[in-house]
Amino acid sequence: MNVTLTIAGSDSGGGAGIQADLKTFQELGTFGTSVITAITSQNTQGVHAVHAIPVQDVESQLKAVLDDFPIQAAKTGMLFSAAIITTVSRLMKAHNIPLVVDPVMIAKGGASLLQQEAITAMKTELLPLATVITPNIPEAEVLTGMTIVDDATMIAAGQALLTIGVKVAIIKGGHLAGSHTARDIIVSTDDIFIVETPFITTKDTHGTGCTFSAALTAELAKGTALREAVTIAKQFIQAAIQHPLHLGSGHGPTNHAAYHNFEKVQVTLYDDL
Ligand SMILES: Nc1ncnc2c1ncn2[C@@H]1O[C@H](COP(=O)(O)OP(=O)(O)O)[C@@H](O)[C@H]1O
Ligand SMILES: Cc1ncc(COP(=O)(O)OP(=O)(O)O)c(N)n1
Repeated sequence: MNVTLTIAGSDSGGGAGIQADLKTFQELGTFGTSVITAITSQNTQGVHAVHAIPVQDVESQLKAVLDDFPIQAAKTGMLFSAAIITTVSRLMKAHNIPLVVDPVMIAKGGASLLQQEAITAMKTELLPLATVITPNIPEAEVLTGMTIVDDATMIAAGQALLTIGVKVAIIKGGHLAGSHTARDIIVSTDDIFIVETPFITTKDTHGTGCTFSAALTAELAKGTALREAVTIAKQFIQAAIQHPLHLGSGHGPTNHAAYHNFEKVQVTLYDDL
């Protein structure tokens, strides 16, 4: 059994955060472990409260898991503060575990999930340890200081992230205005490629970023090569959005069981760039 780890916040609504990650890890056949960084009181209508876990408790959870489990890949989600980022970075640095960083900053409803002063710690301490980073466009703009409007600027932002020490940058195009496709660009030192699916018009997209990065982490834990891992993660999230559960009155969760319960989704890959 391949073991995965998520270091993230709890979403009481179950669509994002730790809950989305563990469901995705399980669906993709890995054993999920977790370190909780914050508790959010959250439902499909938004984030009602955030309680950061004291940094010593984040540290003891992470030590407990790292000391006992053969973790094949880990991901980070909501890290909330500079102190939590510093602690997580210090402990992960001592282990050679493939790390997917989903640089969660703001929830769809607008609530802040990362303090402004934590961005420097993310860039200088955590990103140099990242095997893969998965920012959406607003997150990539904050991390690079660039304005992203098209493929060329998505690639330029990905390359800027490589200079910080990230090995692979996946710039997710789900937020690109006016787009009819959900087009994500993958940039590494020796490869650039695009994965694309039809953009689905729906309000049930709560936790898409968490679910996509967790699926990628599960595949990396199983030893799947990067292109195949990204393609499976894209199929997983597309199926989860395409077959909604219609829960709650706001932005509903995606369907984490859809990848296995419905026909495989077609992902278009472009690599002639
Ligand atoms: N409405 C949508 N239809 C299809 N794919 C989407 C949609 N929204 C997001 N995606 C895809 O879901 C994944 C997560 O992206 P995104 O929503 O940008 O993350 P985040 O939750 O971090 O903002 C990406 O592969 C993105 O292209
Ligand atoms: C606890 C927690 N972590 C992360 C998020 C953000 O999730 P994301 O996948 O970016 O989806 P949206 O919140 O933007 O729908 C969260 N909301 N809560």
